[in-house]
Amino acid sequence: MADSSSALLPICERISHKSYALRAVDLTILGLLFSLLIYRIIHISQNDNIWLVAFLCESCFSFIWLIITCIQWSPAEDKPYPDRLDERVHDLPSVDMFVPTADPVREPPIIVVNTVLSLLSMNYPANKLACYVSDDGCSPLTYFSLREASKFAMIWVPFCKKYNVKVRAPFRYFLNPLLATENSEFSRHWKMMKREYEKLCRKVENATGDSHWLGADHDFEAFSNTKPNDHSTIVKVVWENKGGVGDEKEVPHLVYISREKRPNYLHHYKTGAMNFLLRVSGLMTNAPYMLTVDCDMYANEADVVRQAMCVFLQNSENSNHCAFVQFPQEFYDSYTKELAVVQSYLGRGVAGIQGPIYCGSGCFHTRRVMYGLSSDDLEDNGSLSSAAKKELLGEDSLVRTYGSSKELVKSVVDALQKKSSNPKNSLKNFIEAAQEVGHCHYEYQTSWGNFGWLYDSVAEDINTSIGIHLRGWTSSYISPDRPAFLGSTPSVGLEAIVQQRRWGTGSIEVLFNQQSPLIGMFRRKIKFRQRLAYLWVLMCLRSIPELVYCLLPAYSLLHNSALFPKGPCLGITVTLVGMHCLYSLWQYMSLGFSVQSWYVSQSHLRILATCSWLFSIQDIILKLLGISKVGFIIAKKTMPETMTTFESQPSQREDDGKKSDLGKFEFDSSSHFIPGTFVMLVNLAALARFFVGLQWSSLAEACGCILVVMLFLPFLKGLFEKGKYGIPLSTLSKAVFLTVLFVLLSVGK
Ligand SMILES: O=c1ccn([C@@H]2O[C@H](COP(=O)(O)OP(=O)(O)O[C@H]3O[C@H](CO)[C@@H](O)[C@H](O)[C@H]3O)[C@@H](O)[C@H]2O)c(=O)[nH]1
Ligand SMILES: [Mn+2]
Repeated sequence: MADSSSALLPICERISHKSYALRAVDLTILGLLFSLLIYRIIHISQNDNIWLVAFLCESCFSFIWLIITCIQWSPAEDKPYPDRLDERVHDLPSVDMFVPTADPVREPPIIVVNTVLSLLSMNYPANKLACYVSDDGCSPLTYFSLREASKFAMIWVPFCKKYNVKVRAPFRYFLNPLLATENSEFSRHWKMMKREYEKLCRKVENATGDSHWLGADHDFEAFSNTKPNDHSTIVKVVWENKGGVGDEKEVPHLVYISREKRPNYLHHYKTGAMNFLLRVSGLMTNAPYMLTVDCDMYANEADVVRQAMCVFLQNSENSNHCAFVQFPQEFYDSYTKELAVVQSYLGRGVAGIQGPIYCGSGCFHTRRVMYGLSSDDLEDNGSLSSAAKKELLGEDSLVRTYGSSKELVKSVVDALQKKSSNPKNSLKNFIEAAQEVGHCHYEYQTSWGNFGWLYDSVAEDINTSIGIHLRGWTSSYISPDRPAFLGSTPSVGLEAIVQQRRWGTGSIEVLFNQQSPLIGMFRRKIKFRQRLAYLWVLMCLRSIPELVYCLLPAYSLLHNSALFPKGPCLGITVTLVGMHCLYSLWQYMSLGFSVQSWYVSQSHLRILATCSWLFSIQDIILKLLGISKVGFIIAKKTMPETMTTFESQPSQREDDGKKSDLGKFEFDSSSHFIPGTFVMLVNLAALARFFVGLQWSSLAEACGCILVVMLFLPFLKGLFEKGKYGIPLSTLSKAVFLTVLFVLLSVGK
């Protein structure tokens, strides 16, 4: 009885988070913004330039809020039921898992090893999984670590499966002590595993910095005389799952690849690596679905592949056009929480339109879509339409599009036609073909980069995502209570600023290339609101109005002119600020974050706007002028020695950041910190003048200055701190110079 009814239950459901109350709040804020603009227009003749500048800035803010309101209008997400999967689907599809890494120093191999182990031990038939690691660092140490990891996997994977371990990244698993109550067989086993894991760590550590073992082992020959930016393709099958019996058959394939690099060739950073992964995996296993994770993003949930398959398999029944399934990006070492809030509100909002934006990691893609298919290339039953067959499968067109490798072309045809092309051929037989598709000229005169992962932006994720939605596909957002993937991210200070600068630059690049959401209004199959959602990437352009707006209250105090409305109409500004604060505070608290983390995030967002995204604009201008190119600076990854439990309880999420010392702001002498220091000093100068003159009519503007000082508090602290926590003298002197100039200009008029 239970069986027959559960057979009818869906394996995945769409959940709507529509809320009329939130819509009302969004609209009220929008209304207040428009009233302010109207007030400014009516009174423009009585006021001077500052009025006009404020009007322009507030127009930008209103436009951004309009976009936010559109995005948040009908939030939704998908809820999978992986427990029902086995009853409904007897032959689960294969999944290829991609892990790109690029630098053994900034991305310590033991972190990569943990990510790989968490993937190899996934709760999914081992013969249906294959893990490919792409190494842009061409590091023998990374290869060595993977080889050792594959040996450890022979005991780790069966252990995880036997005891149904939830977190399968050993570093994370062993942070929790063994409970005294646990049965003796398990605890014997546990202790043995811990010892073996520590041995693995020691081996990797000992190999770091000591290259003796290199010469001794024949297996490392390929790495001799190589440089990260100058070497031939290396493809190594670290472990091949040949079925068989016992524990060995429990460990999926593991393949190490490093594409050819030559100094004067454009290699497209991570995007190039992803396309190489796409080709090699196509040759070797050609799974219809692919998981991509950054090298530091371990799977925190053993069922994650099954969760994603619920969406794909459910959707294929309804002939729905889901191209990818994105899980939220969550971090074990993040001090600031804005990303979590953005994903929960804006992320779910976009998910309710055409589907979430691909964010580079924690995402399952469909191979056919990555090969460039459009949603209307398919018949209702999922097979290629005859027009598409004619267009895509002609021999000439195949070679022009996918390149000259015959094996690859054959695998692409199989993938497009949904044929499983996995003959019982050993992976090793494909090494030569894999090397061929790794040549740095392989993509020359092909369409790689116009499909697959798209080139011409360092934010390859947003870029690729737009490409997919433009071709009419939808996507799906799953955010289980227990974070599916957890990674490392720089939180505050220089590392975070540099990372955000790259994101900002990449997002603007997206607007300037072929896939731009701004062009082709009626030609493309993207929904209008989805297009608007992509305009949210303009967020980094808001750095200019934000910077200006942070200076306006100070200017008005120094220059003795009004910035805010007078009389009862000041109520518009006060209500607007108050309502926006309470609304965002509520968003943080509803996710279990504290008032303090709300405040830190608000401050961090303003600092990012002025110290990071401002430089993104500079990068773009230099790129457009042909003066410099945009590069990909890899974020530094850390693996904490001790961590508090990261469970699904929101209140426990909070502990994670607080216990560490990550919140302290670090400075250096780069120009990133000049704007922030300048804003701080200007506002302090204006407040000093206010308190000396004490003109009560400017009280609102003085409050504005105090608000800015509170938001830039790390800079105020930085004035008094020493060492890396203090603002360096060179930065300070430049900012002082600018401040003096600003004060003279404001007072002088
Ligand atoms: O030349 C490169 C540079 C980077 N990577 C890899 O790309 C991943 C992401 O790099 P990271 O430095 O961690 O960047 P983040 O800013 O943390 O990454 C976010 O932003 C990127 C776009 O800027 C996305 O690609 C990522 O998926 C997303 O998590 C890592 O696994 C790197 O090893 C390469 O493979 N080759
Ligand atoms: Mn990262």
